[in-house]
Amino acid sequence: MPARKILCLSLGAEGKTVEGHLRRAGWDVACCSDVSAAHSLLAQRKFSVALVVADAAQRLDEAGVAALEACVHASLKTEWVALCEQAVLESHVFRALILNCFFDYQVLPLEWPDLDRMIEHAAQRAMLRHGVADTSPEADTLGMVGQAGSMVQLRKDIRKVAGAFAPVLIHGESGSGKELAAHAIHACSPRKSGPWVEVNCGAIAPSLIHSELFGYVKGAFTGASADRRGLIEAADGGTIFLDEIGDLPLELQANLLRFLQEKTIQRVGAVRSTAVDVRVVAASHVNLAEAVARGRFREDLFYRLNVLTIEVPPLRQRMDDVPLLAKHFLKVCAADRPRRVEGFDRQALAAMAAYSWPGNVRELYNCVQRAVVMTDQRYISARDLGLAPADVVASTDLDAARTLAEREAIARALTLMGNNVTRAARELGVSRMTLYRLMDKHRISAEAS
Ligand SMILES: Nc1ncnc2c1ncn2[C@@H]1O[C@H](COP(=O)(O)OP(=O)(O)OP(=O)(O)O)[C@@H](O)[C@H]1O
Repeated sequence: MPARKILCLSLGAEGKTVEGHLRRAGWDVACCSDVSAAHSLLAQRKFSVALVVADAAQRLDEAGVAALEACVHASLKTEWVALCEQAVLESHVFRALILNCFFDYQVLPLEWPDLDRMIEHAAQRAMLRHGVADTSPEADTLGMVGQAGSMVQLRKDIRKVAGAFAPVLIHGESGSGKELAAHAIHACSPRKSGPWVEVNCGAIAPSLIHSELFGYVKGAFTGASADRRGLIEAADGGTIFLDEIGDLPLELQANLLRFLQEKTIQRVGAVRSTAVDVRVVAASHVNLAEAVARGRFREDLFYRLNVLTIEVPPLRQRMDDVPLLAKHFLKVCAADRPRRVEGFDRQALAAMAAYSWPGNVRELYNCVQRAVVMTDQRYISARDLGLAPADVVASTDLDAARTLAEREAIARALTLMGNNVTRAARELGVSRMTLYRLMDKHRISAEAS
């Protein structure tokens, strides 16, 4: 979860890649590239885990190792782990430090699930030994910012499904937070210390996806020079997240169904099956029931997956959360900027409230990220956000503001629903007759909204 804090001391070039992975895996990562910076970070904040990434490019000399040892001894509540190249381990002082003071280490290159498992164990151990649990307010929100009723319900649903083994199917528009919800399910589940493996089914070439998911044995095809486990096996003991499952080729859907029914997989070219203990969480932004109707998705797989379902609401249906999310993203994006950005000006807040966010939370995040870079002011403006100031409600007259917001909402709903009045009315939560009346009032026609 984003709220769990890890310190990453990166000695060499590998650190950036590792840092990126840790962030994607939901860790709140504080990075530094020298021991004294690590020392001051440890003095300021509590970390359950500290990871030293050491490749041969930047070896610590004896004094450096001694400084690192002092750092380890000064951080009693932190479990230390290392990720290092074999060459680094040739230094006997470094080796001794790892043996005497570190909880675990891995040798580069490694597979992400191995790193995830090591860090997860270290975090668990920190909690057992020192009681360093995450006590930040975000721990309660499962790392999902939002106080709208639908978000409160979503978090309740996540906690309920987390304890079960059946697959979970997450629906929601692109950018609404499906992946975040999927990770929250894993992090709340009894499998949380097992691996978390993400697969975007739409991003892997159809020719590769079979061997990527199921692995292969040596000689299975040209280029298969050694046995290789697939992503499902890599998730053994944990959770696999199959994003955009609607993009999975039909022939592979049959293999996936077999895996769900029998809990075994067969590597490409293998004679025998291997038992695996993996929970499946899948997501789709396309309506899978419609895909079944169009013959694009297997009905039997759909029913197998559709046991526990979670709906992540689009951002336009929880507009009260927009300022909260914007503030949260501002904090994240502005953290390492030299210049202080205090917040959003009134027009920016009004522009965000009037916009319908077709790209959902991701779009809001991107807007704030852009604004933090572009702004020259202490307060972000609508223009910094890339939202047209002309759209902004400048009036302080509440009635005028309401009328303008109503007109905006109707026009956007019609645009989003391709000028289909019935669907736009459903989207707005009013009857078709009411929408016709409102369109009349605002002089909006379905053709030219
Ligand atoms: N409630 C939330 N609180 C904080 N951040 C959020 C929230 N919802 C989404 N985000 C952030 O918004 C971005 C998009 O979310 P995510 O990747 O989970 O969406 P998605 O529905 O899986 O998108 P896609 O369909 O494109 O895969 C991420 O950076 C995520 O961390």
